[in-house]
Amino acid sequence: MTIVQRLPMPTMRPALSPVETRGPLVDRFGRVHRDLRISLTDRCSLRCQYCMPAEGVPWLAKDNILTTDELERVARVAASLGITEVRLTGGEPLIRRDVVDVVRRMAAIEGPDGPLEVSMTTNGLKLPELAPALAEAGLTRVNISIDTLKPERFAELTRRDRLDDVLAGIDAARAAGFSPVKLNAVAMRGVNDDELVDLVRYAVSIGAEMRFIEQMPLDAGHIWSRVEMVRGEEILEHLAEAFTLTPVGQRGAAPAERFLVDDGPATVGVIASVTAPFCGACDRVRLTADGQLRNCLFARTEDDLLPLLRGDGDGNGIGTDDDLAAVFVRSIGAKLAGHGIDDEGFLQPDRPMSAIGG
Ligand SMILES: Nc1nc2c(ncn2[C@@H]2O[C@H](COP(=O)(O)OP(=O)(O)OP(=O)(O)O)[C@@H](O)[C@H]2O)c(=O)[nH]1
Ligand SMILES: C[S@@+](CC[C@H](N)C(=O)[O-])C[C@H]1O[C@@H](n2cnc3c(N)ncnc32)[C@H](O)[C@@H]1O
Ligand code: SF4
Ligand code: SF4
Repeated sequence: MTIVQRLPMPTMRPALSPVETRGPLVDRFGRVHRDLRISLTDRCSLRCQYCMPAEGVPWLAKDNILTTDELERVARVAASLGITEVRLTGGEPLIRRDVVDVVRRMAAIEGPDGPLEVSMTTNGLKLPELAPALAEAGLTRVNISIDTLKPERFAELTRRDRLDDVLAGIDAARAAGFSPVKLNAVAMRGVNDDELVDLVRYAVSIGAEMRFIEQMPLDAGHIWSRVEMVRGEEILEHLAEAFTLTPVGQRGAAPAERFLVDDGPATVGVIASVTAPFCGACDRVRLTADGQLRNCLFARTEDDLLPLLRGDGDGNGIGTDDDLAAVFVRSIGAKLAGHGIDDEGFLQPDRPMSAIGG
């Protein structure tokens, strides 16, 4: 069971503190945290096999989902602690009804280097409807998941017959001016590992960056297998049969190792979270849709912000911004060096990817 660290209930009323600098979020290993990944919902319009089971998903309690005011408050405190970028994810972030308002409010928050940069990872289904409004609200870039270009395969893999809608979403993202547009595919043996080259060709043809992701043990259905997973090395071997790949340096804290495709300018990325973890440069902290702060994708403990945000429901016991900041500092202070997938006794987090925020 996930150990939730509940805080003693503070007794102060909220102090509407102005944005102030509280200093950077540095962990015991010297990693400075600049990226807050916020899950807007655990719900989704697809049921990708590597992420969610077909049925019986234990949804988060609706009453516990953070309101937009609460999200804004937490992001403002995070910005005062050195966070410069907010990534909206889920579940599927675009099924949150007020997603455009969330983007607008996040993009208006002043961070240490100016307004927060707001990006999103999405399955793209609602982009034809929402892309222009999201761009106008301040969203700068999107990563869209597309694991296959074959409609039947897509329907089997995601359990929904919606490939055309994803393709329309990608077109809408480009038309709205998001830049760059990155495409994510989880490489799966016997499912889409014969399509990697085609996916790159499609991405190159539309000026997007294709990225292949190693499957991680975070699925609610527990189908992950170390033996079956397609390793980053294998992905590169497949691609090298069709393209000349030249490493692009300067990876920084990014999960993707990038390569020029032939002579460029197109690039392809490989996110080898399992076989070549990038934890040494990690700059990420996560907020779940129900207000739990997680210092790692694979964390087995969380810090509950809800008591500080809501008090007892009658306005008593709500924490100050300093109280919220103290939880961030404590969470990052307790962060482990890495995810430990290779350690004996590794335990998958109790929350599935869709409820953590991928
Ligand atoms: N292990 C690990 N995987 C991550 C982390 N952040 C994102 N990923 C995975 O990387 C894949 C792509 O995620 P995205 O949401 O597109 O994020 P990103 O690749 O960091 O995005 P960019 O900032 O555009 O490079 C997904 O499978 C994520 O679960 C992380 O901190 N640790
Ligand atoms: C959890 S999803 C949430 C955002 C959105 N619904 C989407 O699919 O892009 C974020 C990313 O995590 C990836 N993902 C989900 N489950 C994964 C797993 N078990 N291993 C690796 N990546 C995974 C998805 O492919 C997607 O690119
Ligand atoms: S990967 Fe994204 S689109 Fe697929 S089920 Fe998970 S949350 Fe939904
Ligand atoms: S697994 Fe944890 S420590 Fe490693 S990069 Fe991801 S969030 Fe950071």
